[in-house]
Amino acid sequence: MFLCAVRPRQASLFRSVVAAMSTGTFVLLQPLNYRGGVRVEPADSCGTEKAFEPATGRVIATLQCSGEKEVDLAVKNSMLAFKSWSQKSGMERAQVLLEAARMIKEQKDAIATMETINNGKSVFEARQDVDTSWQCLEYYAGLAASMAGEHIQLPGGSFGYTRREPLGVCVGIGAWNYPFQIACWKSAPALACGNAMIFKPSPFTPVSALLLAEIYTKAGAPPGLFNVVQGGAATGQFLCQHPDVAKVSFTGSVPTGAKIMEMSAKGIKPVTLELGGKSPLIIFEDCTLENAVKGAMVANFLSQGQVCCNGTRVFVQKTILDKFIKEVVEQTEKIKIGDPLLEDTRMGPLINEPHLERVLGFIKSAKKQGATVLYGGKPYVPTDPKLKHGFYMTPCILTDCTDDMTCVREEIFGPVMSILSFENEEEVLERANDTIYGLAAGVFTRNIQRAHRVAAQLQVGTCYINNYNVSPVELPFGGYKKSGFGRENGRVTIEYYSQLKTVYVEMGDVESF
Ligand SMILES: NC(=O)c1ccc[n+]([C@@H]2O[C@H](COP(=O)([O-])OP(=O)(O)OC[C@H]3O[C@@H](n4cnc5c(N)ncnc54)[C@H](O)[C@@H]3O)[C@@H](O)[C@H]2O)c1
Ligand SMILES: O=CCc1c[nH]cn1
Repeated sequence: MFLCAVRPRQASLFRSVVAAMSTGTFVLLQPLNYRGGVRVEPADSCGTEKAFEPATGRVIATLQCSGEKEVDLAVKNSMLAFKSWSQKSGMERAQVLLEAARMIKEQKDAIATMETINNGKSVFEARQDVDTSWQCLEYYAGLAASMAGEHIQLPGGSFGYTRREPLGVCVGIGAWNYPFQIACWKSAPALACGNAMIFKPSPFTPVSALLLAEIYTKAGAPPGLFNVVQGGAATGQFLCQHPDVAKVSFTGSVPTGAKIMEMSAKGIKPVTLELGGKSPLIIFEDCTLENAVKGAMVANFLSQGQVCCNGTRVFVQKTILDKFIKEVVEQTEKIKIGDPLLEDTRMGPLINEPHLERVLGFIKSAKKQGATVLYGGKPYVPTDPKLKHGFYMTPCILTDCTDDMTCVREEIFGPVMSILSFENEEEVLERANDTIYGLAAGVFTRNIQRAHRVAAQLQVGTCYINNYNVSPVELPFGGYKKSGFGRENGRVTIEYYSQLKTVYVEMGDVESF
């Protein structure tokens, strides 16, 4: 068993060691909090959590959940960093972000390996996540220098101008499905705007945010600009309730999002909520079937189906239903499940055992409610003996689904595709929009007018035409309805991490009473 006890100064060793690691060998012995530019043990704790390697079911770290005192120290430390960072020019901030992006690119394999060990997604996918991570830093570096206000001429030569200013210490709270990428998608725009950030990863995936913290420090960020506190709900609450926290950006479930909003409301803090979904994917008879099938698979089986915007309600026009089903089953059978660190694996384990049980429970209830399990949906034990305690299942295709079934209404967050059929555009739009969620949707058709007409009527934050689950950092991402509000990525996110000051300049005399 390899014990990876790497000190901050040994980053290059870490890189070569982690990149060369195989499943079943990693144990983390270092402190998992990051404050003032170094890894630290928390000053106090409100319990412990275990982090697993989902591929083997092994515990790789036991983390101390940060208590109120540690959260306060992290906030004070970040406030100090904010003082100097917020005074820097956009170009100066950009230089740090660009250097951090360069280092992420350079360490891509090591970061992806770590992500795979802790999250279970295939290393093939994890590398793509790392790409959209450094791209995000580069994108906001590019915007940092061009952030500017307006000059407004007023009567009598007086004038006004606006300044786009940072908010202060922002908190980022992440989900476990894209641990490194979420940390980047939150911190890059926050830092570009001149804020400091304290990031709390999910206790299931505590590891990779530390790599980002070390990279920011090495890239020249002042100590405390990006701190990491570990913990679960209680630690998250201390962060949201801290009076010196200016904003909370949250990625996670709808019920937790509601609690975050409530806590933030008490402190009049702005929030960004990136929440769950039950997104529709509409496949018309005039689509290119091969692309639609590939799209449906990407929309359901990426990251073992643990993707917020997955298109899990697959509406297929009746005339092509049989052809579509035959093809999608054939392609799904070919997905290679197993050790996520192997190059040809495309589906790894789910995040943990309770979650696997929960997903299998949804399939059981779907059967009870009348759905047919056409393929998969069973626990899976890979042949490699070291993987026998991992959290694997076969991807599942459900047919004979109806709109009122639990598998069609609720977010499963696992590899379960529910196929529904429809007759016409008007009908499918009404059914697609009949949900509390509004994160994403997809439409496959070769009719350009229909594609845009449908996109305009879907009540969602992102609509994919003739593809699915593509997330270029230039495009804003976020939800409608209960899937949240605020956006990540794109130019607009600058507005969610800054505030506008108006300055009035009098060029004449003051008129009094
Ligand atoms: N819209 C998006 O961009 C997006 C991206 C990824 C995941 N998600 C959603 O996230 C969910 C899965 O992630 P999860 O299981 O980690 O979600 P979760 O809501 O259980 O936890 C998310 C984070 O919130 C923290 N937390 C839990 N209770 C808290 C509280 N009371 N106060 C403060 N923090 C608290 C957790 O420790 C974790 O860090 C799914 O619903 C998925 O759709 C959304
Ligand atoms: O899981 C939902 C999509 C996503 C990826 N990274 C952040 N959000």
